[in-house]
Amino acid sequence: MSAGDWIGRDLGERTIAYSDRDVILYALAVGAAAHQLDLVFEDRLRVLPTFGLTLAQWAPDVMAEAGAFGPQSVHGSQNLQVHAPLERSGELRMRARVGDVWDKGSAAVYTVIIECDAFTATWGIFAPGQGGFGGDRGPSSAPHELGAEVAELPLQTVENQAALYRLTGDRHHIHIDPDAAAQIGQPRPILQGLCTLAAATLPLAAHRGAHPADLTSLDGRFSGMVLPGDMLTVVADQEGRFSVLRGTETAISHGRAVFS
Ligand SMILES: C/C=C/C(=O)SCCNC(=O)CCNC(=O)[C@H](O)C(C)(C)COP(=O)(O)OP(=O)(O)OC[C@H]1O[C@@H](n2cnc3c(N)ncnc32)[C@H](O)[C@@H]1OP(=O)(O)O
Repeated sequence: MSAGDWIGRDLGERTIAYSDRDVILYALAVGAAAHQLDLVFEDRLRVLPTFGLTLAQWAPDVMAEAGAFGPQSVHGSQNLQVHAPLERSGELRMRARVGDVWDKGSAAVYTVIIECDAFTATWGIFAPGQGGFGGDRGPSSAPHELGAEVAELPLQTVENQAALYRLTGDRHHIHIDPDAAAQIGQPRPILQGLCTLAAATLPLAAHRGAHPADLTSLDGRFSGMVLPGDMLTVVADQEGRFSVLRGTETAISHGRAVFS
């Protein structure tokens, strides 16, 4: 089956239940501090909208289990459009489908779209070696030109962050098993792209004078690996565009975060 055969496929529906414990664990895993009581204390809890992405992880996993992606495939990009706040606990009924599959020649880029009342989320999965199936190349977008006035926001990741974040739903072995990390050429287990992206929304919200739970729209392209413990810098402009840097290398490009 070629990558192009996945275009438009229905991935079905799933209802996932969650508790306030899941919401708090998620907030801690993406870097919320103990004093941010409305992210970590059930009596005041507000839900980070990116928590919905952990609930939607089943959809790209369904494709992976069906053998759609090769072992070198990585999470390439993420979009999240928030429609309504998530409840502190409850269940979410989601429907998923494959959108476009772009043919980049040496790679395929799959888009996986998950919809529910609370959000629409679109995964981009970059699959080396699966291009060349005669499909459309798709859009080619250069990284954002940030505006003239930029802020440099420190983002410290911690050594056990990938191990903690995986308990929120992403149990891929490259985030915990040194042998699996070595197979993709990494010196040790890597941080989940969605963990880095969600972590960036905390300093971005602070910079905008917003609450992180008031995120309405998020975009990012995973351009380079992050290792747990890395010191990162979020470079953000006044329009919500941002990049995440790891030293001189870009970890997330094409970033945009909008808060209400
Ligand atoms: C299961 C869970 C896994 C994870 O969570 S892994 C952690 C998060 N992910 C990562 O850390 C990935 C880090 N990024 C990378 O390693 C690389 O970055 C990529 C392998 C994704 C791509 O690098 P390269 O092979 O050098 O691609 P190119 O030559 O820059 O671009 C080839 C074409 O592909 C498009 N493209 C590149 N990156 C992405 C992307 N991330 N999402 C969608 N499209 C992408 C470009 O635009 C271009 O296409 P055009 O020539 O038509 O312009």
